[in-house]
Amino acid sequence: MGTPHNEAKKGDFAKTVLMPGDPLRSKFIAETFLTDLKLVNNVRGVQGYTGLYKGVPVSVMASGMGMPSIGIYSYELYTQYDVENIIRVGSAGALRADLELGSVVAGQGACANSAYLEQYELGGTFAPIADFDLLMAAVESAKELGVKMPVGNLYSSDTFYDAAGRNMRFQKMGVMAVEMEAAALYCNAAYTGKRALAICSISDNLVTGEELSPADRQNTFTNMMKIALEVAVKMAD
Ligand SMILES: O=P(O)(O)O[C@H]1O[C@H](CO)[C@@H](O)[C@H]1O
Ligand SMILES: O=c1cc[nH]c(=O)[nH]1
Repeated sequence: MGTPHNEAKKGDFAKTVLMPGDPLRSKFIAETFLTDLKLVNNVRGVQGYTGLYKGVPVSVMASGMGMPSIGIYSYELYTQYDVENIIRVGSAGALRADLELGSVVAGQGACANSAYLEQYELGGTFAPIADFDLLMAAVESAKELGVKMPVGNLYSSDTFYDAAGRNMRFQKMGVMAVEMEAAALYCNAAYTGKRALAICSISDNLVTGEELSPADRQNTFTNMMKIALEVAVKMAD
């Protein structure tokens, strides 16, 4: 088997997949936290790994950037590889001054400006939300690890560069941070009857203007990674 974007065989992916946007963050997570590591996909350099974390099979594969990209990878994992849980471990731009660089937020919901949702022709506004069990497991894991993790709305934007100043309109609606994938992931989970959660580390703050380097975005978001891995363990029970 295989898809145009994934050369893994059935059974190569674990029940839970951590999904960063960045393929090198995926490699970092796999090499830092997993044992018995196997590279199961490398089509387009989008590394997918499966290994063990605390004895539990876990996979990590990058989504690439944006909703069309995560739309493809997550849909194929849910429908072709029997994956049950996808946890996005992303970076995001804070829309609140009090969110420090490197801090972690969980997306209870994901607003969007994207045409991605139009494919369902619902004739109304769909509210993309996280799976409650994954979210609760993440909240519990963050507490156990002593990591503060505000829970609330994300804004998934089709554009990184915000010509019309929409980010700040979403800020006015209490949205915590902007990123580019969570809403499509939540839609795919809803459409396929699977589970999804997006947790993000703050890579830049759009209010204060602070930002992290590309290397930091790749290698330093270990609190978020540990929370997601602990969720994978909880979901194995
Ligand atoms: O760091 P990742 O997970 O890729 O997430 C964020 O970073 C990218 C933009 O720089 C977008 O994919 C956005 O969602
Ligand atoms: O999508 C993103 C990610 C980080 N920072 C932003 O401004 N946008």
